[in-house]
Amino acid sequence: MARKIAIGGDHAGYTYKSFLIDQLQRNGYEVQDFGPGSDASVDYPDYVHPLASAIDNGEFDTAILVCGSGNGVAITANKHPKVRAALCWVPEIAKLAREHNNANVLCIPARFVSEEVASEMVNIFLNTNFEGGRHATRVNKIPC
Ligand SMILES: O=C(CO)[C@H](O)[C@H](O)[C@H](O)COP(=O)(O)O
Repeated sequence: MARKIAIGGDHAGYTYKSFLIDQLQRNGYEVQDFGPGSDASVDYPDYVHPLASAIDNGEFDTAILVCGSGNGVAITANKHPKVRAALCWVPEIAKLAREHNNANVLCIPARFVSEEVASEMVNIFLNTNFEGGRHATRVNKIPC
């Protein structure tokens, strides 16, 4: 069965979201696009909350969010209890977000990274396991 993944963002991330959907589907993922459907200006919370709620209710275990700086989607997504959204701008940070933080949402700053870096970060994020151990102790203390 194909691995499911959710993707969303805002107008500033629309172009990157589009090519990342193609990349994910070519790699055998079943992708649900939470929008937006164009690069017309929108408010990112309107698209992030439905995606993050789908993680909260167990519909998805992994997601990608793309906006201009990555901050808006990350701040919004992390309001949800089951979300651990990581803002990543270089591949090593995407790797550590999985290894050390067990991040389940990759937030990409489309206006600050190349398409190549975004593509590499997605591949690394989806193919890196959480290390557990001391990191699990810390991650388990995150919920307030
Ligand atoms: O929340 C953000 C800034 O940290 C996102 O990057 C948005 O994409 C950005 O604010 C959109 O800016 P715009 O001038 O309305 O295109």
